[in-house]
Amino acid sequence: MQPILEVRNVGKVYGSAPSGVEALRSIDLEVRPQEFLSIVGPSGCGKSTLLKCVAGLEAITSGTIRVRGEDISGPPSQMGIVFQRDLLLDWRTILENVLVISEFRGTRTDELEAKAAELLVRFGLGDFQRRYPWELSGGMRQRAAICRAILDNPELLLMDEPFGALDAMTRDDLNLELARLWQETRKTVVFITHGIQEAVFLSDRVAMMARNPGRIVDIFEIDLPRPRTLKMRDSAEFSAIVHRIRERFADIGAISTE
Ligand SMILES: Nc1ncnc2c1ncn2[C@@H]1O[C@H](COP(=O)(O)OP(=O)(O)OP(=O)(O)O)[C@@H](O)[C@H]1O
Repeated sequence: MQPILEVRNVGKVYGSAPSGVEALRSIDLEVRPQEFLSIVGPSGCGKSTLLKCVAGLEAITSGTIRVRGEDISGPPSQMGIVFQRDLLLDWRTILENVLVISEFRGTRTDELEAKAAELLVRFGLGDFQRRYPWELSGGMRQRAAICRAILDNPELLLMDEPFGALDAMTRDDLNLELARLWQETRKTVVFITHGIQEAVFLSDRVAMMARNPGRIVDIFEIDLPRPRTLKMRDSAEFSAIVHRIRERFADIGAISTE
């Protein structure tokens, strides 16, 4: 099966010698259709840079990035993106925020508006469509940002630490909702996180990065059954995978296991 995303020998240097920062070196990664792939790594290892390069928001210095076999040049329309900050516009209602990208793209229709309203209901925001972002909690805002990203039914959903700023309970809720969404839609997702548990819970594979320079050092297959439940996190299988990834981070000196 052709990968939906192919990253080949990608390097990224910010600035130029002698003060340039080598953010990525020789990154090779394939993401299969309908796969949920997470990228974990310590702060500064280039996770966000890699995602921005894939999204066409940063130019790469070397290598190639292809989506469905085609080189990317600028933000492709078949991708949805969710960032850590929800980036909702304070002067638009939640429904209007969800529709904003389709408005920019000129694809807004009554049908799409009905779909946006449905999505908001599905994400527990049915009663908040006409409210403004500042009237919602952080978790609700991030749900709205996810609705905005998936409204146009993108083939590839890129998520850069979307739940990083949320409290632990809200984060659990959103992990579960995202796992359910994936189960229903089988969208291809590339998900960036600092959280090993979160990555294991959500993913089919977890790519592990190290820094200086930013590179992929390992990829773990997560063969836990689906659908995933929060209770699974207490199982011996789940703990064993988390432990393996932690040990590997300790091997490369990224964390201490003391
Ligand atoms: N616009 C930029 N200009 C110069 N250097 C940058 C820029 N953006 C990132 N960097 C550098 O590139 C490296 C990788 O940064 P990046 O933000 O991609 O890492 P990260 O793994 O996403 O970090 P975090 O988990 O803390 O968000 C770091 O050394 C960072 O300082």
